Amino acid sequence: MELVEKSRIMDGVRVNRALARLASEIVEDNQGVEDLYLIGIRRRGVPLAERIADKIADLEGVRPPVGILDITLYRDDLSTVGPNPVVNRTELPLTVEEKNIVLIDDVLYTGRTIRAALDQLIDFGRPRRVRLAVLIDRGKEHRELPIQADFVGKFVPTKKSEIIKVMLKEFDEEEGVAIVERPEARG
Ligand SMILES: O=P(O)(O)OC[C@H]1O[C@H](OP(=O)(O)OP(=O)(O)O)[C@H](O)[C@@H]1O
Ligand SMILES: O=c1cc[nH]c(=O)[nH]1
Repeated sequence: MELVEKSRIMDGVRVNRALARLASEIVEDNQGVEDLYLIGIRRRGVPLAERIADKIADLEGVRPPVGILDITLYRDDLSTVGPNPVVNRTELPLTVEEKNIVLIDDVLYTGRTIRAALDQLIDFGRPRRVRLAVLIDRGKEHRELPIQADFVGKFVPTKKSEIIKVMLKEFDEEEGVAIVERPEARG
């Protein structure tokens, strides 16, 4: 499917600034770094979690641990994904028990990815609490589940015909965030 870029809403500098603000908000909410545990959702949530952890280390002198969730097997549309879904590793370097978890992802849209992440997380134990940080929140009207973000890099009201494309140097040739549109949706 060919996607047409409509507008560039963040460049690399803005992404970096938004992540710096998210790091500071997370530390403020947690009142420091004690028991803080950042967990990135594959794929793009992972480098975002690593970058936020680096920024928290700059602020507080202590880098919170970073874990990784691959929610593939917890998707509610798994039966339509195909016979051999690609599953990358979930890596949780320490227990989630009694931790203040912050789930981190690039985009919040319907909320179904976060529902899957919560289900998977709870299979590993009982965190003290779980917060959600996203780089882009596409708006509550798209939500299909009662899930909201606690920390938002940028709120971007969007139409259903649009897609938010987050580009990070770990996966893409450039850094930034764009609104793209399916050609058939134009007009
Ligand atoms: O709120 P939702 O409707 O669940 O949408 C948000 C999710 O969609 C994207 O992942 P996608 O499944 O497109 O895969 P990707 O991580 O490879 O981009 C994005 O990275 C979020 O994880
Ligand atoms: O617009 C969207 C919706 C879900 N996931 C994305 O990466 N972008």
